[in-house]
Amino acid sequence: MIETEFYIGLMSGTSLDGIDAALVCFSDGKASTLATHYIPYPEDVRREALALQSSGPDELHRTALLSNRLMHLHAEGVKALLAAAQLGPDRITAQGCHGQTLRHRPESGYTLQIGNPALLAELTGIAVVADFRSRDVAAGGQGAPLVPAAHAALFQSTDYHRLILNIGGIANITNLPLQGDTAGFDCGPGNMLLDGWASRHLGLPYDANGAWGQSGNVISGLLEKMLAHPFLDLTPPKSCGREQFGLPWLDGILTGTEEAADVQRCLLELTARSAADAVRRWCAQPERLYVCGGGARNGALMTALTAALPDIEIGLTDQLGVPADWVEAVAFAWLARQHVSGLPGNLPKVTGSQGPRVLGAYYPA
Ligand SMILES: Nc1ncnc2c1ncn2[C@@H]1O[C@H](COP(=O)(O)OP(=O)(O)OP(=O)(O)O)[C@@H](O)[C@H]1O
Ligand SMILES: CC(=O)N[C@H]1[C@@H]2OC[C@@H](O2)[C@@H](O)[C@@H]1O[C@H](C)C(=O)O
Repeated sequence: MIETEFYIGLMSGTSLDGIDAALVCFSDGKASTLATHYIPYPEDVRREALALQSSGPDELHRTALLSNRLMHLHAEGVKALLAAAQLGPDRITAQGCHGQTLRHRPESGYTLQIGNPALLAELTGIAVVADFRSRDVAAGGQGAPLVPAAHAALFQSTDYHRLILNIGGIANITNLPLQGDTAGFDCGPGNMLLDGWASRHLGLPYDANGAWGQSGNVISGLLEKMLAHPFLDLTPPKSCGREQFGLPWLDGILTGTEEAADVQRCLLELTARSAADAVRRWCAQPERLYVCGGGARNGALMTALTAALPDIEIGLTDQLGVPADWVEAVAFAWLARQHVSGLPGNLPKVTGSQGPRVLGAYYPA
């Protein structure tokens, strides 16, 4: 008999744009996405999540309040999925909730994704698996990236060597060679710096299609300084966040005389070239690269990436059956299923942990 199970994945990433929610059916080991829904963060939530990325007054109380607010937004997403798929909450085995990263400091022994899974279980009537990263960090790993294991389960090919490049706030690569182990690592900035600079100068959450950045000119000295960021030279396993690629780092390398559009152009090049350099250094010779994450919608960034990797065929994960915007949410449904099945969710070679671990904590319905 073919066993069919339904899981939900909820991802709120480092871009601080909102929550991606996906309802996934696992049947005979194969995943198919039944419904998707996006809940954008209201402006005050986004501002508070950004403010709490660094120390400030009364931050414990504010973090707890924000956690609860986030769970109400997540529950809206879950309700929309159930309505779209016409399923009751009792049909869903569990939901995997990533939570909002406020700090990522594996070198200090912790990574912090906030949320209140107990409240989410109450609001939705569905079991929650949350706090996926801490166990990997406790086992000596980076706690990130976690999606390479899901990419391997969803996208591994027996015909040709594939890479998956997720361009979220931070960019990460999964290497799926024909022979040998799946590899993966954070390769540098994704949209985080592009968004931060666009928000400061245009007052917009992002530079749509990269049009503003493309109107600027590359300042070669500045681009060189950007590409000299020490994180880019580290050998994997490695992971990064706003700590490495936030606006304070950018402000530290600017002279203050640059045109804002030229800086944005350099950030576009930095994002594309740092990913391309990582592919060349650490991924042998892949035949095809599939992009996912919000960066896939940035035409100027995709053009810069194509120019930086002329000998690799570049496409979107849509071609592999999962639309670029939903891969991470689907991955967290997969990770929840791994937990419920008592199976590891991490790849020790990717995160650097001492061994495979069952990830996350379970809150019953
Ligand atoms: N039309 C567009 N033009 C340019 N950029 C876009 C467009 N649409 C989305 N983006 C970018 O995608 C981002 C959202 O991407 P995504 O949802 O993958 O981020 P995330 O979930 O925070 O990722 P991660 O967890 O991997 O850091 C936006 O903040 C923006 O930078
Ligand atoms: C600490 C944290 O939230 N890291 C995110 C971030 O966004 C992309 C990259 O940096 C990756 O390491 C990770 O997210 C994805 C979902 C992951 O764990 O694979």
